[in-house]
Amino acid sequence: MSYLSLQDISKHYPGKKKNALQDFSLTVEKGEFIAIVGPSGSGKSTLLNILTGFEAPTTGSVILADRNITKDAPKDRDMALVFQEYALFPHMTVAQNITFGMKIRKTAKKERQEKLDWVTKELGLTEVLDVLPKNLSGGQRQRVSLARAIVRDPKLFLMDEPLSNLDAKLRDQVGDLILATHKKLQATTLFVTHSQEEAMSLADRIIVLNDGVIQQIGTPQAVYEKPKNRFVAEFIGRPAINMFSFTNLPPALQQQFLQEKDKLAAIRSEHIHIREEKHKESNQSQPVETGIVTEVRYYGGNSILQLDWQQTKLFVQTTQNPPALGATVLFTFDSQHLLFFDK
Ligand SMILES: Nc1ncnc2c1ncn2[C@@H]1O[C@H](COP(=O)(O)OP(=O)(O)OP(=O)(O)O)[C@@H](O)[C@H]1O
Repeated sequence: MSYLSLQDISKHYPGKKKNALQDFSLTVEKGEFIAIVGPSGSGKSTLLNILTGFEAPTTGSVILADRNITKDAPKDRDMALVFQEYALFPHMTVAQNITFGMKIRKTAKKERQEKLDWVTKELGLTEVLDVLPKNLSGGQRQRVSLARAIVRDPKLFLMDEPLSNLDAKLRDQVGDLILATHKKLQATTLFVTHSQEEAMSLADRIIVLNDGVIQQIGTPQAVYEKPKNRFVAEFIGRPAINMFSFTNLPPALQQQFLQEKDKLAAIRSEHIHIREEKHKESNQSQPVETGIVTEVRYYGGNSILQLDWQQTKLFVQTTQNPPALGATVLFTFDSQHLLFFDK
């Protein structure tokens, strides 16, 4: 039996037309790192609140480590939460913040000290043990809140956008730290985020939610390469996947994918290849198309071009020298990476 199991959870808030969650079912193995992504209002917080016990599901159940905890009070659930706001006690030092929960639970002094020593060493907090939260940087505060969660040794870690208050560099650092700690402790973690980049880079599996309904559950690679529907295809991946009318495709490709003719065609920017003039000969499987460069973003190792092509905008990734704005470029679609979605 799986470690965490959410069975057919639906949540209706009074006065609302639609359910905030609809038939949500998920099983998680011990030690898995699951990211939950979705736009604002998709039901991510509702899901966390049901897990922590701050909200009761309208229907369905939550099973954790073989126990049905659907009706248990939050304090009896043995879960640790790491928030976007660090929720540290302002009048307590770092050490006091980290050990406070253990004191309340009457953990022996020796064990408290050992855990404090270990976790602060692991998370690079030994220099700031006697410092108050207001004198810490954002990254340090988030590490303290992580340390506090870790010393609880909970059955489940729940993280609610823990990186979103940090600047880009710290986000990477704390993200790495979360991942390293997760691996070391084999902690089962549910991580809620707006950011599909965070989900892609951290999680074993991603759940894509929209309007309270699971759109897809899969590895980062699966949701990126084999999105189940248009929503997932458009939500995952930057730049956004190119999506256009089937009839825009070159005739040879329309012929090849004739059974998809009523759908939208889609392709990711890295599967469109810029061709040099001298290699422009078209052939049946690789028809050469023409586009006008309307935007160039240079990122060092690669560039993202925006092309005007048949009244459609196409994102194209290239590692070659970026062409000038307004230039006409030749390109081919890597047809084995074409995807098709219901409109
Ligand atoms: N306490 C509540 N009472 C009534 N409706 C609620 C309540 N909490 C959430 N909702 C509604 O449930 C739906 C899902 O909201 P939820 O906060 O779970 O989404 P979210 O994905 O966490 O959004 P965000 O990313 O903005 O935090 C929304 O339509 C929201 O308006």
